[in-house]
Amino acid sequence: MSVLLEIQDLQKSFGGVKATKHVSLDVLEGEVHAIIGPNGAGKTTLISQLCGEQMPDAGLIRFAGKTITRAPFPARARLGMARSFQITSVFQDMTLLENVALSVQAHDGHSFRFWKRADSETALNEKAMTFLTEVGLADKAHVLSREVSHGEHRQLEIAMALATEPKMLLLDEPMAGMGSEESARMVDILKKFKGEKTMLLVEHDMDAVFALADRISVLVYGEVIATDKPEAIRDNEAVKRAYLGEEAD
Ligand SMILES: Nc1ncnc2c1ncn2[C@@H]1O[C@H](COP(=O)(O)OP(=O)(O)OP(=O)(O)O)[C@@H](O)[C@H]1O
Repeated sequence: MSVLLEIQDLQKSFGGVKATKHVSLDVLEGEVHAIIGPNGAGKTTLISQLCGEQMPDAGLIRFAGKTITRAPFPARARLGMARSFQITSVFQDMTLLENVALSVQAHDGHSFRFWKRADSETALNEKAMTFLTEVGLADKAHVLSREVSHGEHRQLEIAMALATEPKMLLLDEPMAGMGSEESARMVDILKKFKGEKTMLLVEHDMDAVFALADRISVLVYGEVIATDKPEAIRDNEAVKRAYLGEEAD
């Protein structure tokens, strides 16, 4: 498998706090790569640098063959990076279908330009519907976004990210705030894209991480202490000590 995202010796400090210390890791095309680590380990800071919200002090980020270390998010999106969850991007007074249709249009609006207006709307809605169906929300297509549950809202955000047909989905705590039933549903949805879509998953819910990940990187105090397959991470002594220690005891 080829490398889709390459992070080399990334560094970011806030005053005296080294939130990202010499982080290097690769995300391979087609894999689900999870990043785990205790509170304050530097997961959010790392994701922010991958999205271009924060600029690294040093190091290199390459995505889809291009150096994007200091590129703004739109440039990264054009190369095929999609981030969930930017909750602000959901219009609450629009239906789920309308929201996904907007993402489809933002991504490939030009391909609808040659159609007559009514036909192009039908084609747009049909395409949007396929993404809603993939995340199990077809029956809620005409419900307003503000009327669906928290879990369904997150499913909608996955559909909106998929509608941009990304090379990589950056999933920033997809299970946050979910009950066990909602989490299980989200795991099932994401499982469907395993092997098809490259995913970088930052998540606290270990059941979800171990159910989904092909490889896991463990971040502790701004450093990757291990990258390996889930079973090897579970057995890794340094990981047990540094992170899973309490659970392993
Ligand atoms: N803007 C900031 N200014 C100062 N310190 C910061 C800032 N952002 C993060 N930090 C510090 O950097 C370190 C890493 O924080 P970060 O939020 O990236 O960790 P995290 O792994 O995402 O934590 P959590 O799991 O709690 O979300 C922490 O010590 C945090 O206090």
